[in-house]
Amino acid sequence: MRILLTGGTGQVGWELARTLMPLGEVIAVDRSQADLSDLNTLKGIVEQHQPHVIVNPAAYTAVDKAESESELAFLVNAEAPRVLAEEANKIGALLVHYSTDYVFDGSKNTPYTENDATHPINVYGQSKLAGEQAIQSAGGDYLILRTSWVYASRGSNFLRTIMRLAAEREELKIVADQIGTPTWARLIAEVTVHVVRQSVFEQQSGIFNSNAYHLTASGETSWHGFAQKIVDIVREQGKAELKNQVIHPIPTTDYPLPAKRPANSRLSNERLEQQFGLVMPSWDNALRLCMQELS
Ligand SMILES: NC(=O)C1=CN([C@@H]2O[C@H](COP(=O)(O)OP(=O)(O)OC[C@H]3O[C@@H](n4cnc5c(N)ncnc54)[C@H](OP(=O)(O)O)[C@@H]3O)[C@@H](O)[C@H]2O)C=CC1
Ligand SMILES: Cc1cn([C@H]2C[C@H](O)[C@@H](COP(=O)(O)OP(=O)(O)O[C@H]3O[C@@H](C)C(=O)[C@@H](O)[C@H]3O)O2)c(=O)[nH]c1=O
Ligand SMILES: [Mg+2]
Repeated sequence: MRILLTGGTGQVGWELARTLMPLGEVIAVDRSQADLSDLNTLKGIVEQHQPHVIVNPAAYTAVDKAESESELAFLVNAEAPRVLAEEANKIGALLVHYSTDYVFDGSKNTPYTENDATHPINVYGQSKLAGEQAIQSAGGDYLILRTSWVYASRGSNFLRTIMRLAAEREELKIVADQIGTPTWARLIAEVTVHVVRQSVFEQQSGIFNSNAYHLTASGETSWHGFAQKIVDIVREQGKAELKNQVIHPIPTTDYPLPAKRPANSRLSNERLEQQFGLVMPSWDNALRLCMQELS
């Protein structure tokens, strides 16, 4: 099996480049070979490699910057996935694509299911939703995996931001009225291997159904709870000189940013767990394992 992988320098892509290896030949293309905003080159890459599976974790993920760069955000998050889906359809390849909790407005009081109505409240979320819709319209086989609050021991993410800020300051102020589930990039990559393996088998058996799935760790917290847990684990691991940091809970209104964020980002994993026979681990157990590999 030949697997074309985009975005291998990103959090999820970096993990995928490793976890996908036992499934077959992984052809990882980075920005220098396949700039997602260059749609013709992207098309040519798929034609050249004729993959059986395309895995696309590359995305425009700068949530605040997207508010002023909406054209580029839509090009990378919606037009590039459209091209990948059209090319996948032509050659019968399976497209695995990632999306986000930010396709929802956060007004629901319980975790979102895949059947809930979308209503993004920022440009990034709008561009990711447009990407989902383009893939669904292309007519080929796809899996859309919506995840949330992704972190890893490398890359740019909330875990590393908090580690840095906590080392610099005695007090941090973190929003406590946005809830969701932090999800380790490695968990996303490991789950992807299971779903690709089963889906390719189903494709070959003629019983595959394209679908969207929510894929996060289990449990929930706020950004404040996430930050507090990071500092607690650092202390537990006795690694740094983090002793007296105070993490203050604040309302979103006290932390103004260009892009709005949903108040409720929780996603139900039930469909994923049922379809693929998986059980998602709790977010804090995964966080503890990830933090063991931070130097
Ligand atoms: N991060 C998060 O909190 C969440 C992410 N997601 C989704 O999960 C997926 C993976 O996200 P994550 O791994 O965190 O993303 P990262 O921001 O860590 O990585 C993004 C990747 O996309 C690549 N990329 C961006 N623009 C282009 C471009 N124009 N051409 C080629 N490559 C490009 C980057 O390349 P380069 O290194 O060259 O910049 C990088 O490899 C995405 O679909 C994202 O929308 C969903 C929910 C939460
Ligand atoms: C650094 C910092 C952030 N915050 C708040 C701002 C924001 O509401 C929240 C998280 O900040 P971030 O900028 O990391 O969040 P953000 O970039 O919005 O994270 C999102 O990224 C995209 C790609 C997704 O798909 C989402 O699932 C989600 O992970 O924490 C504070 O309150 N205090 C602070 O000191
Ligand atoms: Mg961010």
